[in-house]
Amino acid sequence: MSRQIAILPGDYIGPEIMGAGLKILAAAAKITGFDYETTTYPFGGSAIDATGEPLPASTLAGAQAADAILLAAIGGPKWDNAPQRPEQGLLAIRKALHLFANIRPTQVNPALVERSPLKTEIARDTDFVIVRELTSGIYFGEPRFLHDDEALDTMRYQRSEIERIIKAGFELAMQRRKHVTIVDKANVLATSKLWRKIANEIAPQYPAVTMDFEYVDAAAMKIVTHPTSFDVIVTENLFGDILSDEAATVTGSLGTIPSESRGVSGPSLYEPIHGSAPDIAGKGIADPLSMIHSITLMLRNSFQETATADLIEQAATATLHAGIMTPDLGGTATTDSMTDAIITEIQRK
Ligand SMILES: NC(=O)C1=CN([C@@H]2O[C@H](COP(=O)(O)OP(=O)(O)OC[C@H]3O[C@@H](n4cnc5c(N)ncnc54)[C@H](O)[C@@H]3O)[C@@H](O)[C@H]2O)C=CC1
Ligand SMILES: CC(C)CC(=O)C(=O)O
Ligand SMILES: [Mg+2]
Repeated sequence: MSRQIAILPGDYIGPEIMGAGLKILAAAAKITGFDYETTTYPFGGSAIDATGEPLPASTLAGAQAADAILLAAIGGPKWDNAPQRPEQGLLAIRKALHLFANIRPTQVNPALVERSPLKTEIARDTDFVIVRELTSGIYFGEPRFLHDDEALDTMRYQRSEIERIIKAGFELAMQRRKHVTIVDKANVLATSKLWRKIANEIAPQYPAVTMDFEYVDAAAMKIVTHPTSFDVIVTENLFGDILSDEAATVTGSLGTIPSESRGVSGPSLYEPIHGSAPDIAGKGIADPLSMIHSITLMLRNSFQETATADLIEQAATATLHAGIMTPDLGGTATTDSMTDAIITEIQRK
């Protein structure tokens, strides 16, 4: 049975890294026999150009009907003054598909340990996951106002939204080292106080899992000083957005980290955690690893397609070990030359 994958290439470097990722997937699938079909849809700024909307109804319908969704990245200065911004499309698809749990793994590839800003022994052992609440909080706040001299954003959380994301964090911890850190600002924010209350209610349902709390400012420091103290971090939308970009830097580059956004049912959406990188778009130097890892995360979690995921990951690691990497990691490879090198490794297996 052919797996249906909805492809949303997006803007700026989006189509560059999506193209690289799909070439690699095709090469690996040819060897393992993984059977899939892709359908490409306009999304973000390119969709605004084509249809006036960042999330056209046909794109949403196609994504909803797929077995999994692959997104590269959207947005950029071209649409800064557009009546609708590409980012509205991103928030809208997350909300429409109820993708409330955004899973962002932080691990240093064995071939990149020397390139991490962390001490080698800490880099080697760094392995944690940020579970970010994705469909509520301040990015979806109501009311909001913007007047000449005053602006207001609101952060609001309901019990049901907090319960399901904290449970998702505990479930993930059960498959890992069984430790959950709730990151909040409960010394100041009412929403954080509610998060703590609910976390304390849920924790006894998972007696094998230990839990602690960390204020977000201290957690930001610990991510770079003591990252090995974390296993699963569960946090709200804004904090998770910021902390995950910070966490990516300890792995060597923001251009390496994937994510999965999960709902209650229906397809998951897989995407790099970074944006459309307008500063390097068109130069052919975007790091394809974040997209490649988004694809392997999809293969593992949506399709249980371990053989294809392993083949791609082993080939990517071998390529990095050979010193072939893009400038964000200190190398001189282009997106294309790195992609070709990974495909050569895949075909060698
Ligand atoms: N999920 C999405 O589609 C997201 C979209 N955005 C949007 O992306 C646009 C640009 O945002 P920025 O703040 O510049 O953040 P960004 O994440 O696009 O870029 C930040 C820095 O990281 C570098 N970088 C990112 N990905 C890279 C890769 N694969 N290889 C090498 N270097 C890479 C960029 O060159 C830049 O220097 C904005 O419109 C923003 O709203 C931002 C985050 C997520
Ligand atoms: C529009 C933003 C919320 C996108 C972003 O920065 C992210 O999801 O990481
Ligand atoms: Mg972000």
